[in-house]
Amino acid sequence: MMMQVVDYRHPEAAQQFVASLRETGFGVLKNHPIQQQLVESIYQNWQKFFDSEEKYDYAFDPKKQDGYFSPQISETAKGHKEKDIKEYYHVYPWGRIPQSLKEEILDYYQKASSLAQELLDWVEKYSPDEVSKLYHEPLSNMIKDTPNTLLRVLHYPPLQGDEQPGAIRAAAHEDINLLTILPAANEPGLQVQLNTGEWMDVPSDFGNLIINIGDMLQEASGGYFPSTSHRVINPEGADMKKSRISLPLFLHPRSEVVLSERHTQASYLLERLRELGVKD
Ligand SMILES: O=C(O)CCC(=O)C(=O)O
Ligand SMILES: [Fe+2]
Repeated sequence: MMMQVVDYRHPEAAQQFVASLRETGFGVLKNHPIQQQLVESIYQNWQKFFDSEEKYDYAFDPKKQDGYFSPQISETAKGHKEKDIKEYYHVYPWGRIPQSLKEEILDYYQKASSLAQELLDWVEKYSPDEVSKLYHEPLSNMIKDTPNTLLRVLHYPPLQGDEQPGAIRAAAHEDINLLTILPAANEPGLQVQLNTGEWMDVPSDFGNLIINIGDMLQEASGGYFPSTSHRVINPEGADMKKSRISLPLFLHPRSEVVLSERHTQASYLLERLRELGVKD
């Protein structure tokens, strides 16, 4: 099976994109409005930041969850023992951001968030009636003026050869949020699990935009849209010496948004962060 790359400018883009989300939990767009030049510049500037000591001045705040997460405290995926081989920075418009990186990263945050609103409208439009009636409010409305959407700048350092056996860049996991928007990273490695259990490479040509369903949209759609497992595998050979940078935007509804009979955004997030071991 191949994952279809949908042309954002195609007249049937919305329908094709939502069909892909339903089938695999992932949709991949080309010819989308996010400028590649902006993404590349962010990758370069944040690589320098991760290579510097400055990052230690921004150690993450356990209450607010903004700032720098070192490899020692970064996540252990649900059901896994080894920590992922990664460090990352959590960007929120209200949070701490190094001054020299601020304008550019917030520009990206705004642009990706507004594209996300459109993509949520696509999802809403092509949800069957019995699914749409489960949505407590229009999907794109759930993220309107939200302070919770998280932009994570991820750095997977070159492998040293002394990693814990079994540790990989990002162990298999599902995202917690509504929808994730991810420009193709500067190195390969992202894979999605099919319902047969097989792992498939996500088409990650530089310039593609990858979108996946998170648990909150799975919850809000009564399971119609699947939050599929994905992972980032380790590079081999000469690529082991290369860093990988990626930039997922995790769209989160406002805290009071009702996702289902069981959960609001806030109650769902708390449950999941505890499982990840990054919240008491
Ligand atoms: O780095 C990537 O390509 C994906 C990262 C990811 O899945 C995550 O941080 O949730
Ligand atoms: Fe993820």
